[in-house]
Amino acid sequence: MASSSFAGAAGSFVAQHKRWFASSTIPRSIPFLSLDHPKTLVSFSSSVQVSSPTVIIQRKGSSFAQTAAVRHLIGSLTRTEGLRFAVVVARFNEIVTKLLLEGALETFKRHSVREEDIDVVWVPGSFEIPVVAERLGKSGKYQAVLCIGAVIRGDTTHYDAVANSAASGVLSAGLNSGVPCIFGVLTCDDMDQALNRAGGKSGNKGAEAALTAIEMASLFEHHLEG
Ligand SMILES: Nc1c(NC[C@H](O)[C@H](O)[C@H](O)CO)[nH]c(=O)[nH]c1=O
Ligand SMILES: CC(=O)[C@@H](O)COP(=O)(O)O
Repeated sequence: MASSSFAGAAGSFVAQHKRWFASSTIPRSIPFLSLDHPKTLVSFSSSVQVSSPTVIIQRKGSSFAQTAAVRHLIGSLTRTEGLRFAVVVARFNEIVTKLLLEGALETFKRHSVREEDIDVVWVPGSFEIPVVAERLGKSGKYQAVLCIGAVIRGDTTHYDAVANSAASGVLSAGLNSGVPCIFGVLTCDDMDQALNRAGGKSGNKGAEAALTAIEMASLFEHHLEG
């Protein structure tokens, strides 16, 4: 049968490369695919020593083991020592933005970010956030820049100009400075929507954005060399 002869072939392949299949033992059977018979899913009948999840692949009568040694880089929410943050906050709709800021600062505190490692910069409106965010990013003093604002639709199309400019501007600030600039700017149709997202029934988007800032700061600081 395909599985026994193939398993024998794969077993001898693994035996020839024993030092490569070093440490752990995979389950007694691993699925692998005979590429010559795509509908044939064969199973390896004996356990082998492999260093990570492995797929045995057969093609044109030969067989080889493909080891999937995947590395996952993930920013930490607990390794915050020494990470410095700038927060750019718009004064426009301050009834909302101050709540977003409070949520962000509380989140930083709960994740052991020291107060002396946080600088808060106030700007008139969300349209002014990007230029300041880019300047702070390029200063080299911060591992992430958190941008907080509340753009609330009025009677004209001005909302679209401000909201779109803030979003594309914060994106550009991050790309141009090489420092994560986090978009914590609400874009809402009315004040109720905004307040619901500043500590109301929809949570606090400032707090959520602070978590993103911490993870991205850690990812860049601990895993992505400049
Ligand atoms: N309407 C909102 C504004 N408008 C002000 C602009 O952000 C900007 O300050 C002005 O156009 C001068 O450049 N800003 C907000 O943050 N939210 C709004 O709802
Ligand atoms: C987002 C805005 O700029 C908006 O609040 C301004 O209101 P309006 O469109 O009524 O002038």
